[in-house]
Amino acid sequence: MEEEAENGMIETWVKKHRLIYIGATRHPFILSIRDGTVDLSHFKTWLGQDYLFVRAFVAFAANVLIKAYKESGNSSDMDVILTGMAALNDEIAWFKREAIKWGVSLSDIHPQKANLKYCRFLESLMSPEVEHTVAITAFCAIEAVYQESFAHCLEEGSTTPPELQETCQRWGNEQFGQYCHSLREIANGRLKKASDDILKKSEVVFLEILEHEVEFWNMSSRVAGAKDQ
Ligand SMILES: Cc1ncc(CNC=O)c(N)n1
Repeated sequence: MEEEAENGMIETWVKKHRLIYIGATRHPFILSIRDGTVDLSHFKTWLGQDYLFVRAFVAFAANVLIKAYKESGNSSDMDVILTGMAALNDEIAWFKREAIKWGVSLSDIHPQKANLKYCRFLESLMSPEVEHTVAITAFCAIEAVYQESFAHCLEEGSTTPPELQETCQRWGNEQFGQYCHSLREIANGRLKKASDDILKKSEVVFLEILEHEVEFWNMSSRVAGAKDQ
């Protein structure tokens, strides 16, 4: 766990909703990557599903960028979001290479229920009625979950298999950590000035993201093509 002398709203919510936060960032799937016991068929399921998710996430990121442009009047916020979008561009190319490496055919993958639900949730956040503060809180939470999860697989004491280290580096590296930190500062800055109504909405969305992330990890242990409720 990081120790920073910060008391933003995001940190408050992470503490307040600690159990679900741990559920999302220390999921059994992540712990199995960290200790090398991961079932590679689960990893491949995750890879294919995450590729589909990331395509929806790019659209969401673009929407957050537009909201930043229209509402915040702060070009440095836009720069941070644009950095994230540039990383997503690399990421899509990486998914394609990684899929070939693992023999996963991306064109044959159908989104599983949890993935569809998560993507639909992102779409709902793209509505013009959703305030920028709410959207940037969601964006920050989505990125933070991957950053914290995969950074855990690179920490001292982890025994992540070499063939999975590149995946962990992708989201667990220092630079991605810095980017997540910047996103959190943007979110905290806006939340500090937000009305009670927007604060409440942002907290609900923050929790919903964590729930979707847990469901997304859970999906990795489901057999592709199996019916799920
Ligand atoms: C389900 C999920 N959540 C967060 C991320 C990380 N953001 C972009 O890559 C991701 N790839 N997938």
